[in-house]
Amino acid sequence: MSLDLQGVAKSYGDVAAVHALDLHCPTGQMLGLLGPSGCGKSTTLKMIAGIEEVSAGRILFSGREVQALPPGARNIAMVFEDYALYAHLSVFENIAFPLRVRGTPKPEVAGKVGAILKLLRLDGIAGEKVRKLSGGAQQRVSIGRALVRNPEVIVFDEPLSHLDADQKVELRTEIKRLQQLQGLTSILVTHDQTEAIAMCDVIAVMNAGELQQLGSPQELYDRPANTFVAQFIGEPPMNLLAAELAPDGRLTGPDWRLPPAAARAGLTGGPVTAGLRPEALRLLRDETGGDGLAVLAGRVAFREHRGDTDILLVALDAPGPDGAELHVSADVPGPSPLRQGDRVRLGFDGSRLCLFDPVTGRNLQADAPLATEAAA
Ligand SMILES: Nc1ncnc2c1ncn2[C@@H]1O[C@H](COP(=O)(O)OP(=O)(O)OP(=O)(O)O)[C@@H](O)[C@H]1O
Repeated sequence: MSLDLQGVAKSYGDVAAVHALDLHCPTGQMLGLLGPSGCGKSTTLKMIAGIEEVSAGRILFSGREVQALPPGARNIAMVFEDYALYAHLSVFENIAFPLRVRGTPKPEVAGKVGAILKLLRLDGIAGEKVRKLSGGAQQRVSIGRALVRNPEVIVFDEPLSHLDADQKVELRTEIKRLQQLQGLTSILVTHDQTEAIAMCDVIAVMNAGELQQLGSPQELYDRPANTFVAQFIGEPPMNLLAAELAPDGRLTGPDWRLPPAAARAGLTGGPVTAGLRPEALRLLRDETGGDGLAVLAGRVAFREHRGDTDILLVALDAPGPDGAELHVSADVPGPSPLRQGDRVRLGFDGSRLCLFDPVTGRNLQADAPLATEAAA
């Protein structure tokens, strides 16, 4: 079943929690609602589930309007961050619960719950009381309880929030496996960009009740619609540098320059914000800097080991427009011998550069090909 939101809005008195929101999730895909606390994710989710009424707009399940229907008539199942299980009941009884409430005949309950237990690999612990289980196992039970109703849409509301790091990774793989295996149209609500990128086919990034961008994880990473998305997706976030764009595509920063490029020609010249992913910066070992590379010089302020790479936080020699010290993050092959205070030179070319309007933050090259397409 496909899901569409058309101009969906919600106000609580004077508070506009969600502004005219347009979303599309194709059948069998997982849509992520991603954004910081208070951006309107939960409100959007509640309107889709029918727990909150919309103030305006339409919600469509496979083209059928549902915004006026009560939750029970929408056939949506929800998985909550706190599992919401009956602790004194067994795994079997928790999963069977929605069927029992509907008065489903016993043999049918046994068959359906049995299949779900097998699917979730819970058949070995069907008789255990859920309070004795780990957080990850409890969340699998609540997923089972959601699936047993054969819902048209399944909603995961911060499902991994209360889990340890290793259980998080395990369950996120498990949810993705089930979602693909069952072809479930799903919505994942999360504030964690790593989670959304790992699990979702399409992500809606929200801020202050407004949709910032709807796209695949790759699109959001390579071609962020604005500086908010650029800095929300990716860790460390994209570096943003003030620069001046000439009409021929030449780009100039405080102490760096890039030659004209076709990709930048045609844009209106003037002040811009240049966005650079940390892995697009290369450590230069000698005095090179020709061959079309721009060079940022500075000192290592902090180094973080990440196994096969090091993240360097570099304080640049050239100050920012207001005279304040500027920092960039660089993701370089590790382990590097560099220490705090060491001088470094970082080079970059224009191939992975994003350009943003310095006032509105909007991407000036929204139609540019993805980095992966350009490389192909
Ligand atoms: N029942 C309510 N009454 C008044 N304001 C509300 C209500 N529910 C949410 N809001 C407001 O609407 C905005 C969006 O809240 P919402 O809970 O949807 O954000 P969120 O992205 O889910 O945040 P979180 O991750 O913290 O739950 C916030 O400003 C919030 O204070």
